[in-house]
Amino acid sequence: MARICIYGAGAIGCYLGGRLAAGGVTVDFVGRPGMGEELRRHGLTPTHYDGRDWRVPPEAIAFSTRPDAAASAELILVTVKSGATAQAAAELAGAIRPDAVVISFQNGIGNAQALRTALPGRSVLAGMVPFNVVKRAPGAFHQASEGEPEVEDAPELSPFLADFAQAGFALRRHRDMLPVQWAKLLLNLNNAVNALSGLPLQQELAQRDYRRCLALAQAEALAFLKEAGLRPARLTPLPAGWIPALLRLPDALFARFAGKMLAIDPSARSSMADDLAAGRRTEVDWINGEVVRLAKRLGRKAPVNEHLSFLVRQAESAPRPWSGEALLAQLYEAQARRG
Ligand SMILES: NC(=O)C1=CN([C@@H]2O[C@H](COP(=O)(O)OP(=O)(O)OC[C@H]3O[C@@H](n4cnc5c(N)ncnc54)[C@H](OP(=O)(O)O)[C@@H]3O)[C@@H](O)[C@H]2O)C=CC1
Ligand SMILES: CC(C)(CO)C(=O)C(=O)O
Repeated sequence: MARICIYGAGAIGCYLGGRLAAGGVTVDFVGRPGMGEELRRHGLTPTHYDGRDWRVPPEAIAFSTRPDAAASAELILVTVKSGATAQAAAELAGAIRPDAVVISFQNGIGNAQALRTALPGRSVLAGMVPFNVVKRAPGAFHQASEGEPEVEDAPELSPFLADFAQAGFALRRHRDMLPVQWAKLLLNLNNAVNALSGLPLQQELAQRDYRRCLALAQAEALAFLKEAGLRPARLTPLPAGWIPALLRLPDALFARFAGKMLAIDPSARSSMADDLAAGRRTEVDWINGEVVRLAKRLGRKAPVNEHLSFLVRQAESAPRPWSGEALLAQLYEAQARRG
């Protein structure tokens, strides 16, 4: 079994690391003092919506707040938010083995590249977590929606496949992660809408006006992806290009044809909503901001994603819930101003 380090023990890190540790892998967690205290008192209890659960008692958890705890790891899973990648990369550069393999299990497009730049000579692979993790209680991290971790395929990954398999993960491997990352980013455009709504995902997505906001953001991004020759991978039963039309359906039809999108733990919120609730800086610049940058490279503007970014940044200092109707009106206005 390999020695794996979780760099950034939060929702995703504790869930992935908890399952790997329960599967018998030696896991070193690196995170903040508060999480260290929580795991020392409560241990880790990862659970899955299909009813499976795992347990890692406090005495079996190796937790540190110091980067040098990553020094012996053969594989490092980076699970910090995008705004913390540069700092984490600088810390890892001074700590890890020259032959260590690094996987970025983060949203957005550029995190793996940022790690590669800061870790020359190291093998850095892009990863993607398609499911939502809800913290239900101290040390209790729940996989609230479906999917398995996805990762860039490379020969350096081979020594670790058995560890993931033993933990019950059916890792999905891809030669090219860019289409997967863009497809995930299209889904993550809902993070801003969800965070601004102040509602759990299930309640937000059940309302047509919020879905229309998401449809506007996705349609804008899809047009630029097409122009740039980037074809998003298919992560959902329908191709990415069909989802805006599905989102615009009236509530009853949406529930009938897209029931799967609503089949999510009633308490689950997007990771951006978690950030707003905790008063942390969000990843909006790495999600909607990525669409704005793509548009700029094409000599165009992305008013919907630009305005969503503006509203989320505003909410970072002065949170307020937006109704679907009011948010939609804002996005139409932003489009009209730029039209
Ligand atoms: N939560 C979810 O359901 C999903 C999240 N994702 C993606 O996964 C990634 C991780 O998200 P999530 O788990 O929610 O994030 P969290 O904020 O829950 O966890 C990250 C943790 O890492 C800590 N951290 C940051 N920098 C360092 C550092 N240098 N050393 C040690 N600890 C550090 C953070 O502390 P602090 O806050 O104090 O900086 C925080 O406790 C993001 O890119 C997110 O978009 C993807 C799918 C679903
Ligand atoms: C799984 C999903 C799409 C849930 O909203 C997510 O990636 C996030 O919250 O950041």
